[in-house]
Amino acid sequence: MSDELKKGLEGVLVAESGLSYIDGDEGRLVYRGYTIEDLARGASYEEVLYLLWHGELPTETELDEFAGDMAAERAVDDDVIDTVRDLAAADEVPMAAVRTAVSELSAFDADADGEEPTDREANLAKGKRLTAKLPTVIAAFTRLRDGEEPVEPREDLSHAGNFLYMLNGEVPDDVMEEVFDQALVLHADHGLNASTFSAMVTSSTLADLHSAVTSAIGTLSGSLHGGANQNVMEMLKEVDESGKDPVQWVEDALDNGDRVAGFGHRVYNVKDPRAKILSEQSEELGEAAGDTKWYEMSVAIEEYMQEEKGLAPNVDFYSATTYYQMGIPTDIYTPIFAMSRVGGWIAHVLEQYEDNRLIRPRARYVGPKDQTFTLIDERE
Ligand SMILES: CC(=O)SCCNC(=O)CCNC(=O)[C@H](O)C(C)(C)COP(=O)(O)OP(=O)(O)OC[C@H]1O[C@@H](n2cnc3c(N)ncnc32)[C@H](O)[C@@H]1OP(=O)(O)O
Ligand SMILES: O=C([O-])CC(=O)C(=O)O
Repeated sequence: MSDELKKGLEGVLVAESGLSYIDGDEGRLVYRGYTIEDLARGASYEEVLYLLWHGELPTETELDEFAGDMAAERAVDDDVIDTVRDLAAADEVPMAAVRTAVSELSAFDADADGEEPTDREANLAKGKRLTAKLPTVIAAFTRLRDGEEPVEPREDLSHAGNFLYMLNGEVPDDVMEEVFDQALVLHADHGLNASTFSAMVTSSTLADLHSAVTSAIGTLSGSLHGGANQNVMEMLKEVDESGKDPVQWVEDALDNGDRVAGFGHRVYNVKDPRAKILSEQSEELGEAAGDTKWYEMSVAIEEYMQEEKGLAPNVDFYSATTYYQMGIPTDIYTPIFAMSRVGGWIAHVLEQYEDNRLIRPRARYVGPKDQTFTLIDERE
């Protein structure tokens, strides 16, 4: 047994996975052998899900069946919508509302009571339902807390297109649908990131898929992980409102000891390849709207952070302005991350069940070992 301490499990190998490969020095990301650039350009989110869960790209017939099955599962039981309604009325934060609703979804899942939590076929069925229903929950919550009724899902739209439709009540144009679909592809998987690892730890106890996904949602919500995309946009809005030069604003924040959301990464030492693609999207959306203010502000901050701190943007930095320019409310950026990453969580849980071993590391004990116990009425 090694006594070497690896805080934050940095660099520690704990599993073998065939899902995603990351080269942090080259800025390279690959899902099952395909580069993120090729997938973002050529594959839909549904295709990427199929790839992650089944190990190979689908044929057209396989994709039609897979995407059709998922689209048929978009509706959410009225009881869950009632919960979402109550959470919206109580002004619950979106990630907490999503976590609660996803946990409740298991009560209405035909396969959730199975005796065998590791059953691959049952988990694929549950996975499709969870992935199909998550956007419905997020869109319903967003509309309800804004005083509007939920919009029923449509089966004839893509996963990305249907979400934007349920959010806005209008079928999105092709550009918006494509940009959003690409964002879903980019966020779908990323090795043993904290939320994925959380899902793996939960499933390693032979807990069920809904429990694993619920754990992962909680883990994604933090500001060091998925929560950063919302913080990026809030920071940019603050910079804008301050009237200060963005570089000066960031310099002041760093002098204050603050972290700049959207920069740094545990694995990448260079610019995240997804940030490159999203920065192009952000720029193009700005140009199309005739206002590149957000993009320019982001570039100025990126250049400063790189030069002064040697820190490059991660996936959250440019997704923020991409979503903002699509008119998506800032506080649902992290739920949208969950809506994509759920595909990766499920894929890793399937892998974990295939070759399970309970995940249970150790801590070095640094407390006392020989205390003398006294009864409560004798304690001072
Ligand atoms: C989808 C995702 O989860 S991507 C990450 C999203 N999170 C964020 O964007 C939040 C901001 N970023 C961070 O806090 C970090 O970069 C993390 C948590 C992502 C990675 O952190 P770690 O691998 O643990 O690196 P660590 O925290 O040790 O940072 C190394 C050094 O860089 C500094 N640093 C890292 N990120 C930042 C940042 N965003 N702003 C300012 N300084 C930073 C740290 O202060 C530290 O400096 P020090 O050695 O002088 O103390
Ligand atoms: O991999 C990580 O540590 C963070 C993450 O989820 C991502 O970058 O997509």
